[in-house]
Amino acid sequence: MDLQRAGVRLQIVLGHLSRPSAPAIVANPILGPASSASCHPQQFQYTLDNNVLSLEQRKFYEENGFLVIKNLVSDDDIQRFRAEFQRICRKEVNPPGIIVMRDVAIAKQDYTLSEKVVSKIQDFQEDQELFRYCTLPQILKYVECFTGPNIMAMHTMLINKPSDSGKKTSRHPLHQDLHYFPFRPSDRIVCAWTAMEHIDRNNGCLVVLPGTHKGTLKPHGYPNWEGGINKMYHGIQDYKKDKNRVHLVMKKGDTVFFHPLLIHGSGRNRTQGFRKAISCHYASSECHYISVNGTSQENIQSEVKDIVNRRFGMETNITLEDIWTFRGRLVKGEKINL
Ligand SMILES: CCCC(=O)SCCNC(=O)CCNC(=O)[C@H](O)C(C)(C)COP(=O)(O)OP(=O)(O)OC[C@H]1O[C@@H](n2cnc3c(N)ncnc32)[C@H](O)[C@@H]1OP(=O)(O)O
Ligand SMILES: Nc1ncnc2c1ncn2[C@@H]1O[C@H](COP(=O)(O)OP(=O)(O)OP(=O)(O)O)[C@@H](O)[C@H]1O
Ligand SMILES: O=C(O)CCC(=O)C(=O)O
Ligand SMILES: [Fe+2]
Ligand SMILES: [Mg+2]
Repeated sequence: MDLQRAGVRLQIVLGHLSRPSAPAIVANPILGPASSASCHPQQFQYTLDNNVLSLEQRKFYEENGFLVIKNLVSDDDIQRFRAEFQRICRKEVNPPGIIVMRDVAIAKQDYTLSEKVVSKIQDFQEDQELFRYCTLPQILKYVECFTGPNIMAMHTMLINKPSDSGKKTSRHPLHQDLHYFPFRPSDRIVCAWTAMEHIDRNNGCLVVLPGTHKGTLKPHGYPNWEGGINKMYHGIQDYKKDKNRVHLVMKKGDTVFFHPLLIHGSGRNRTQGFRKAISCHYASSECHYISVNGTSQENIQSEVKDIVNRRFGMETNITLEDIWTFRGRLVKGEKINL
């Protein structure tokens, strides 16, 4: 990546980090009451009042922690994201800050520049064409039901799940995305994940454990998988074959919105093709950063810091909050804390 430009940009961002510390949480229409028991009985915890979701959709998300909206992104837009992804893989464009990741099964092999060796790109917030996904009005309309009107795009990914080599490294272990995030409250964070083609169990669809968003953040670590595990693909540690797991079969353009505590993962890709999905994690700009020191998130914090230091070629004092400040972009409303 263009280290120099990314470095300059990071410096610019870090130069402006004179934010006041996170405010105390008080009653707030977006963040909810300070104590859920205090006010009138609150019917809904995970969704906000507006006219976008039907009562049935609202209840579904409240109960299950996810909601699939069919046919939300057009074929034309998906084609454009695909084309830009290919340009990034071929290094015809190189947006600052982007991470291009290969599957661990081929990480140490020689490779040519093509989409056939890339399993995921992350942090495409500086790529105008891909970032358009995060600003699509039909996506933001739904996002607002979970975050409220002040919306930050915090984390972006285009996942190109490769055909499994036989080592099962194309799987993504069951996890909660909140493990990666040093901001709260979790109910004002949501992921939008759009299928870029038909996705089912054959090519490794999303697998969700409905209702798990009502639980707490579990400790995560690397699963003991013989064939290898991708860098930072942490999983929950008390995995047992869960009878309640639901495989989300999705058509091209279908989009699932899900809570950051929802336990989810994806199976291996048994086809010869690459399974593509594009996603963005959004948060209310009223969320605040937390310190993860002394929590189960310390392990991912130190891995992220190691990678950043490696990229800059030196030890830095960069904090997790700085890294997230660097990634986040306001997409609607007003910038408040994040
Ligand atoms: C809601 C969020 C949920 C998530 O984000 S889950 C997944 C999070 N994933 C990430 O954040 C992406 C992490 N990946 C990365 O940062 C990079 O791809 C990574 C692993 C540092 C590789 O960076 P590159 O610039 O490609 O560096 P490189 O080719 O010189 O390799 C450096 C060392 O890393 C190894 N590597 C590359 N890809 C890997 C992989 N997929 N899994 C495990 N190890 C991998 C590579 O073998 C090399 O190791 P060594 O130093 O030679 O021993
Ligand atoms: N030890 C583990 N820890 C965490 N997650 C795991 C573990 N083993 C499997 N998983 C994950 O559980 C989810 C379901 O996997 P499972 O193998 O049961 O079904 P699948 O691979 O999606 O479909 P199929 O049954 O057709 O293989 C996937 O996300 C997989 O990555
Ligand atoms: O597309 C997938 O396989 C799921 C990826 C995922 O859950 C993640 O990267 O956090
Ligand atoms: Fe995830
Ligand atoms: Mg399986």
